[in-house]
Amino acid sequence: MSEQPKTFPVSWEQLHRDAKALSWRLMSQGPFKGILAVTRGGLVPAAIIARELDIRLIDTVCIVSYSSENKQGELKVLKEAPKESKGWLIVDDLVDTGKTARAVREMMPDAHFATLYAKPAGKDIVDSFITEVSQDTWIYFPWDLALQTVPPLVQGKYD
Ligand SMILES: O=P(O)(O)OC[C@H]1O[C@H](OP(=O)(O)OP(=O)(O)O)[C@H](O)[C@@H]1O
Ligand code: HPA
Ligand SMILES: [Mg+2]
Repeated sequence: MSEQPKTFPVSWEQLHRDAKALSWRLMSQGPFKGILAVTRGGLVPAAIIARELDIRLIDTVCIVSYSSENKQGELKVLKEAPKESKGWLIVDDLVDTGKTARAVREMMPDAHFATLYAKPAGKDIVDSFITEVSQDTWIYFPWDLALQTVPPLVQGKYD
């Protein structure tokens, strides 16, 4: 995960649009008893989907997988998922290698697993997603981004 030549920056508008598109898709899979958000990335998509599907029962499974340098380490489960999984919807922002999703699936075998984005190595582990990106693409979420200036494509012609 250290070398990611391609990037896929996602704006707040795009994320909202994709979470709504996922909600449309999930309507035919429900109704769901509740949403299990995989922290922290699943929290924002879970809030949008909960609003669209009118779901008020929301729980979390708290997992740390990647360091601040975008390197994957041992999975640390800080809080387990609830025991019941039938009729529940699991929401995460993305599935990459599938390590996180596999661990959550083991805790919630009968739940429907949905993510906004998926990479090839993990996409078969989830039931629903909206956009696939290549394995060598790093997705940047809006909560990790800030507006900043960028140089023009051509610079220095009139200097
Ligand atoms: O398919 P994988 O290779 O396991 O990667 C996907 C997971 O990695 C990220 O979470 P991360 O552990 O970075 O924590 P965060 O959600 O708190 O940012 C992302 O939100 C997914 O949960
Ligand atoms: O592409 C990614 N973007 C952000 N977080 C991630 N965690 C695993 N893969 C990714
Ligand atoms: Mg996460």
